[in-house]
Amino acid sequence: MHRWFEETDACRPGIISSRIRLARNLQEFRFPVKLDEKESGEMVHRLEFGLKDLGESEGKTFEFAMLGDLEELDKVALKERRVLNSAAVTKKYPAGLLLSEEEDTGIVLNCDDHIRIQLLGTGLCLEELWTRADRIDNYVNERFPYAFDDRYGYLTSFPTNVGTGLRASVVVHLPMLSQGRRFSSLIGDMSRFGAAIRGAFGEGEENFGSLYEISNQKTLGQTEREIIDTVTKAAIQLTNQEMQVRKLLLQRQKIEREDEVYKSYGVLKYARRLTFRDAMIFLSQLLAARTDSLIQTKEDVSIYRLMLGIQPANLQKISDRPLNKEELDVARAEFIRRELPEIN
Ligand SMILES: Nc1ncnc2c1ncn2[C@@H]1O[C@H](COP(=O)(O)OP(=O)(O)OP(=O)(O)O)[C@@H](O)[C@H]1O
Repeated sequence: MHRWFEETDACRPGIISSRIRLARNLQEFRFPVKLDEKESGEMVHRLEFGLKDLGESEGKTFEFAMLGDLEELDKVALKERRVLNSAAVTKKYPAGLLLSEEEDTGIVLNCDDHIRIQLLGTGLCLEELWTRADRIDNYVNERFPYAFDDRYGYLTSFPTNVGTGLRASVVVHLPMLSQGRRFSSLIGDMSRFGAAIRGAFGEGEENFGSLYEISNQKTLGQTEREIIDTVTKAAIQLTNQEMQVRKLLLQRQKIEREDEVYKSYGVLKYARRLTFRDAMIFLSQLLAARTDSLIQTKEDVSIYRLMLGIQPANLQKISDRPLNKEELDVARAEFIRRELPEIN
């Protein structure tokens, strides 16, 4: 069974993946921060039992786990693969995770909110993810009444999620645009438009790989459709601008770009040690060059999958033992050598 990020989607250049997240809380219980250990356990088990047929209804296989029963390394690896957030990794009281085997559909129980439904997919697919999230939301709500206010909408632990409780986001690849002087003013334009942008692997200079998450700033006073529309338009606008800049540069500096990417490929394919920073920079160059038809691999490969796979906890999962920094660099180079196909 393929996990969602193992699929490649080259339909729209520069758009890597989409995410829909719904925050919901039950009428019957206080918000998670107010629940004691016993109440937390009771709520999570009721949800686990009440949602046990979700897989059948969705035509998917789900597995349930109490977060407290998972190894620390597994939780961090799930965070690196975008399934859990930091709050879920460090949660002390009973909390649960219902996760599909493709890891594209997850429901986190009793972390930031009682229920967080998350759907992930490759490329630009917010509409499709929203349809599925809405269906799952109805399934849950038929069994558990939500905390809902006629005036404000869904009530959530953080005021920033009140209303629709919806966060829609798209990961885009902006290696050229993000280096330009106008990038900060572009971010300002996005914000006026209602979209926020942040590094997908870190902030500012530390965001190696030039992947950015674009998401809605507001959850209140807009319909779900409007939110999805805003984020979709922002993602298309930014990636179109990126492609224009790249096209211009390619006309002037084709040989320089080719030289750069073939060298990067050589390092990725043959290096014996790779830091996270270097690997992300070279993978980013490869991603851009493949989109621009400067290089072709013999088999299709999801470069985003490689980016997720070279993070520390995921590398340690493959090695099946704890690794220090030097060993991680060796394991990273080994992983990329193995997974990166030959070029034509
Ligand atoms: N479009 C996307 N594709 C893949 N991963 C994404 C996308 N958008 C966000 N993510 C990742 O999903 C994870 C959860 O996002 P984030 O940290 O924003 O969650 P959060 O703290 O629960 O907040 P929220 O759910 O309000 O966004 C993060 O690792 C983030 O990088």
